[in-house]
Amino acid sequence: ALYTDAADLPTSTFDFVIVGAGAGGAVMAARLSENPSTSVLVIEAGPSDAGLLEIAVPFMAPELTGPFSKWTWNFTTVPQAELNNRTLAYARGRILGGSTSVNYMAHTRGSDDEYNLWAQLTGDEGWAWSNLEKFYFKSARLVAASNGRSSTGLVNPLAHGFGPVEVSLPGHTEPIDDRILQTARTVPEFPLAADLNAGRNIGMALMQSSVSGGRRVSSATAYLHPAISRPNLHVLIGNTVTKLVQTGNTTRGPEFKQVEFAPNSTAPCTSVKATKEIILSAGTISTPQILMLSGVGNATELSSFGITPVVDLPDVGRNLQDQPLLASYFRVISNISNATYDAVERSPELKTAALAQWNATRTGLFSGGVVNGVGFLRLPANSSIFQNITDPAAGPNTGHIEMIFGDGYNALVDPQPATGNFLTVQLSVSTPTSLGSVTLNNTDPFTFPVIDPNFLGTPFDRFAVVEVVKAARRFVSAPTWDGFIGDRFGVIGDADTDEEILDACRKEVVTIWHPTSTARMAARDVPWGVVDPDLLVKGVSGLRIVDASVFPRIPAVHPSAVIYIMAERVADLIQNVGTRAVRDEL
Ligand SMILES: Cc1cc2nc3c(=O)[nH]c(=O)nc-3n(C[C@H](O)[C@H](O)[C@H](O)COP(=O)(O)OP(=O)(O)OC[C@H]3O[C@@H](n4cnc5c(N)ncnc54)[C@H](O)[C@@H]3O)c2cc1C
Repeated sequence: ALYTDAADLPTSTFDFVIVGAGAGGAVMAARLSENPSTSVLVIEAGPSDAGLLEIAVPFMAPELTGPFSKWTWNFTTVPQAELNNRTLAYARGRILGGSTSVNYMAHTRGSDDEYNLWAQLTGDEGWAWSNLEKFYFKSARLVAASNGRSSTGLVNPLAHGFGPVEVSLPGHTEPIDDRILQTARTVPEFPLAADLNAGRNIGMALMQSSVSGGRRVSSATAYLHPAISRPNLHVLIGNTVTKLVQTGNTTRGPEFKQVEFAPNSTAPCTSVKATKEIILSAGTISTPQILMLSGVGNATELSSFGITPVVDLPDVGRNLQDQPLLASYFRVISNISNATYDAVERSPELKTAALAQWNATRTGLFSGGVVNGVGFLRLPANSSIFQNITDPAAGPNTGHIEMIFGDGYNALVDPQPATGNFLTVQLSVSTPTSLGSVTLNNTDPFTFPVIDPNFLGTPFDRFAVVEVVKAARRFVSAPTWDGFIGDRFGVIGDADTDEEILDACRKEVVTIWHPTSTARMAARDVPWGVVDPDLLVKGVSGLRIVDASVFPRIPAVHPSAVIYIMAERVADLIQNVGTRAVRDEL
């Protein structure tokens, strides 16, 4: 059942208490409560997503993360040294479904390489793709696009499973779709991918998105709502977890089985207990904040805030990784009416009409996201950067850079011009090597932490961001685009030399919204890392983390599908009492 007031909860003791109902938390809640004799409480700071039109309509995604959004934690970064000291908006979802309720719905599970590297880094073969594929199949399935578009030759049906996250090709056909595919069929540098979700994450494709029947599919719609009527699943919304409390000592270390939370900063805290585990799924920014407020983190730093350290884990809040994103624009000279959606973006009347069509039939422009095409590419092996730097990609089937195509002006930094039609190619470095951090501002759980993604902090990231700008220019200079694309536009468009392009990138880079790794997983027997390969917090009993913070390194894709796979595996481990720590305690 869904609760808004802790006083209405039937008990204060549950088998599992899950903090956060985002990508990781919703999977854990749904899977663990499949056993009717297991009681599960989820505590979510935000409201319910049920019935919210702007959450459900895919095309409205960019409107969900503005500075005054009701559905997000409106975090900001510290001034970014390599971005001319700009401070960036850094929102995360604060609603059932977490960031999957406000994200752009790209569904990319990444190359097999990513997971095989996890297995290598953690010494646990359970993370190798050969052992994970069944959990990918358990998490997601392919459904028809809402416009009935043929998927022949664009996806490999055998690479998809039968899980609750429904994934489809773009439900609205854009004039650029065929041009993207035709370029890929004719220019060897940009090959057409058989299916980016089939293990090799290189090449051009139409975007596979978590959209079904023209509606957003989130971890809330796929996992949480279908389970919420179970008598053993309790979901408390509108309550912020402030602290985890030590409840004892075990051979593994201090035991944390109590959670404190409050509806706001002035209300008194309530406590609940977990008999089996607390599962922290508050996301890459909030998970380390909660750990540190609970005495788990760098002991010296915690002491400087007057927090008594319980476990010294210096990696808490370290190793923050994220992918830089920027928009490169090209003028569209086509005289096809509706060649782009710029007119709709400018016109309240056209938007109302598109929304009315969506309401009536779940079709049209609003039934798809703002981008239709995507490509992941490798930097050439003989790139000068590799003379000094080891290739950061997880393996040969992993792209270094990404291009995402929007059939109109996607305003990331500079607003949409008053007139004109545009193609936006959003560009990203998929394998960034910059490391940032999340640290405490103070000991108030309602104060946002200090967030430093350190964008473009390394020579590799600065090299790759320039290369992806040039790759996009080569892509749209293929003959396929003749008569459609005019000149380059905007801050990136004005730059010619590599130096000018890098300078322009410093002005234009924002986040792609993929922070990871602030509580990274590592092998059991090494002194670094925050969780072990079963995602149990090192040196602590009763506490597991299941969210993007545990990734040993950022996957070179959009991460929500990766979190679903990871959470499915860990839920299976728990259900089958397969984890070493639980076995040890039995
Ligand atoms: C604007 C945007 C666009 C994105 N686009 C894509 C995309 O196209 N494709 C893709 O794969 N990924 C995308 N992502 C990233 C993806 O959505 C996230 O990586 C993923 O949702 C992270 O899952 P998580 O479980 O780590 O955390 P989240 O999904 O963020 O969930 C964390 C939950 O914990 C709750 N919480 C936090 N602190 C507390 C507390 N103290 N007490 C109680 N509850 C708390 C939050 O409110 C939230 O509901 C995007 C993200 C954003 C923000």
